[in-house]
Amino acid sequence: MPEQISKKLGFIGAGQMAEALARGFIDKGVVKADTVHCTDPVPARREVFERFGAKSENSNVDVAKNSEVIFLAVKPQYVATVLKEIKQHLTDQHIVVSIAAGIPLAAMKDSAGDDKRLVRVMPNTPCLVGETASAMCLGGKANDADGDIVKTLFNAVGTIFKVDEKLLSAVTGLSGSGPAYVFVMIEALADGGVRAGLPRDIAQQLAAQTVLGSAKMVLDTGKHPGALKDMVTSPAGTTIAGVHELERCGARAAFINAVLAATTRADELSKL
Ligand SMILES: NC(=O)C1=CN([C@@H]2O[C@H](COP(=O)(O)OP(=O)(O)OC[C@H]3O[C@@H](n4cnc5c(N)ncnc54)[C@H](OP(=O)(O)O)[C@@H]3O)[C@@H](O)[C@H]2O)C=CC1
Ligand SMILES: O=C(O)[C@@H]1CCC=N1
Repeated sequence: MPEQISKKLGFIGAGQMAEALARGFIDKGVVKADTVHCTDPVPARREVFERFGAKSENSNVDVAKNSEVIFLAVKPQYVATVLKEIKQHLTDQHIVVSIAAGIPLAAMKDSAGDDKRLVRVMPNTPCLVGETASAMCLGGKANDADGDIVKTLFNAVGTIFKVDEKLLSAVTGLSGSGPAYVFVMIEALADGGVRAGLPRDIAQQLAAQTVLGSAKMVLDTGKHPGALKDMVTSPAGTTIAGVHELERCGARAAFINAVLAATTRADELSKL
């Protein structure tokens, strides 16, 4: 059973990532549903939160007034506006956690004032199933105890690393956006299975379970992925024929380029 935190959580923006976080925290028991508050201009999004027991508020200011840890879960270009809107209602008790890609702590400080406890986190959607890979950094007047609260929340739904802020765009390019690359890969593997004659549902389950099991082997054994690949690859066998085709198509370069493209885009978002 994870440690519980007694802080009220607020979500400004109740979109996809806010939902994954809120549901993940509640499902893991780290917070109670009725201590979670949200706002969103879209009624359907507020209703999603209400259905799992959270409270929706009429304004961003009301979320600030009713919560102690405030997640800014709006698109990056709205972070400054939202911070200016709630600034007067932020006390020295509030921890403001931005999950927006690309928006630096310095920009948050400009909008919220330099006396605020600010945190940046780059989460990813698998927090919904307790398997996030996230990273965080502290800014403004945030202290180690604030960092511990954020760590407690995220460790309940996976793993969180503390990094220098300058690495957060790279984290965004790898693990923030990464689930999408893996979903594309699972879909493509399943397509391959279907092309080879498997029924779609079996192909999809085999593909997903293969990714899950392989990831678990990397984490549990601590072995280099190349060594684990070699264990699958019999001389003149089937696997090396498949690996050869991946190399011929530039699959490695494609993954590296995907991470770099998303990292570059995260840096661009800071300049919008
Ligand atoms: N999705 C992901 O996997 C990840 C996302 N993030 C970050 O999370 C943030 C949200 O992303 P995501 O959940 O995908 O986006 P969504 O568009 O799903 O959610 C954002 C929500 O905020 C609402 N919103 C817009 N303006 C305001 C406002 N002024 N006050 C309150 N709510 C507002 C939006 O409404 P409307 O649609 O009307 O604009 C929308 O419902 C982004 O900054 C992104 O960089 C970080 C890591 C992973
Ligand atoms: O696509 C995006 O911009 C967000 C940030 C990381 C994942 N999703």
